[in-house]
Amino acid sequence: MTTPVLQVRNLKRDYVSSGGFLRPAKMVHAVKGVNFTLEKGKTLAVVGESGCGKSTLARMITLIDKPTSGEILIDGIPASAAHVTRELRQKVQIVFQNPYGSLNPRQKIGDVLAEPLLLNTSMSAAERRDKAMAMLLKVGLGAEHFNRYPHMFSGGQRQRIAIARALMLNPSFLVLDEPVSALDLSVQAQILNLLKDLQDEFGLTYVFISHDLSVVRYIADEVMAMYFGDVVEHGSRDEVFGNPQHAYTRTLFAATPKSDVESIRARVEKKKALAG
Ligand SMILES: Nc1ncnc2c1ncn2[C@@H]1O[C@H](COP(=O)(O)OP(=O)(O)OP(=O)(O)O)[C@@H](O)[C@H]1O
Repeated sequence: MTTPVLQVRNLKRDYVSSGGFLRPAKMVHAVKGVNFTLEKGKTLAVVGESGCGKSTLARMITLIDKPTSGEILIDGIPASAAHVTRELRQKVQIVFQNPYGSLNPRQKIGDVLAEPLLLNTSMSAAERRDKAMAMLLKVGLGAEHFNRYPHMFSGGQRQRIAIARALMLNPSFLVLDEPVSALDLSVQAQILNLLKDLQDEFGLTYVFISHDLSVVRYIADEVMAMYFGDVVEHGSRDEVFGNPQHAYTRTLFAATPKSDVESIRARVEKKKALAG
């Protein structure tokens, strides 16, 4: 049996929120003991309302934030504070909703893509350039974009750049934190399509954080619903959408008309037909 890409065991994160005038500081249990295992090539969607702990979970599994307790294993390697090596960090990449903030406005896109190779590998300048160019083309941008600056791109193109940058060091998994929420609907479909194609080609594993259930239904293999820091439902997409068990999930899903799901599927199919 192959080792799962990601194993999360009883993961918890507490915050002490700062108090204010006549308001005492209080403890927030943002993530209350999450367990899951994710196999290579699969997409786990994490859904839930604002404040349920999705981003906190994302920050912990991308090793940005330390858990209060619990265990994370990446490719079977424990990622406890003492063991977070550079190699382990490279296995995990994150793509945010708005990548503009993380792109240096004075850096050309070719350099943005080559930088992780410069910092983490012994590749020559020519090898770095070739790999950056190949990735640029892989995410659907053109060679003419290589020497352009971030402000010269649309939101969808910037998200393609963020995805390309995240893939430069061949990560084990990508956390996609609301990656299409800020985009127009037709551009959303293109980016979802790209993510699926890249997953098929490279066997990528995704943790896809979203509050948009139509998107989740399109992209996910498994769905995990969070509610006030707890996992209240976890199963295959068809199980969870077809027969939600928890009252919260039933309410959440009832608020998403099926037409939304159908329309996103139709948009993706149309793009594919035009492209092919
Ligand atoms: N740095 C922090 N300090 C104190 N409390 C925090 C901190 N980060 C998150 N929280 C609290 O933890 C809880 C979970 O927040 P989190 O951002 O993970 O939720 P979320 O589901 O990602 O919400 P959103 O979709 O709005 O980002 C919230 O009550 C939030 O106020």
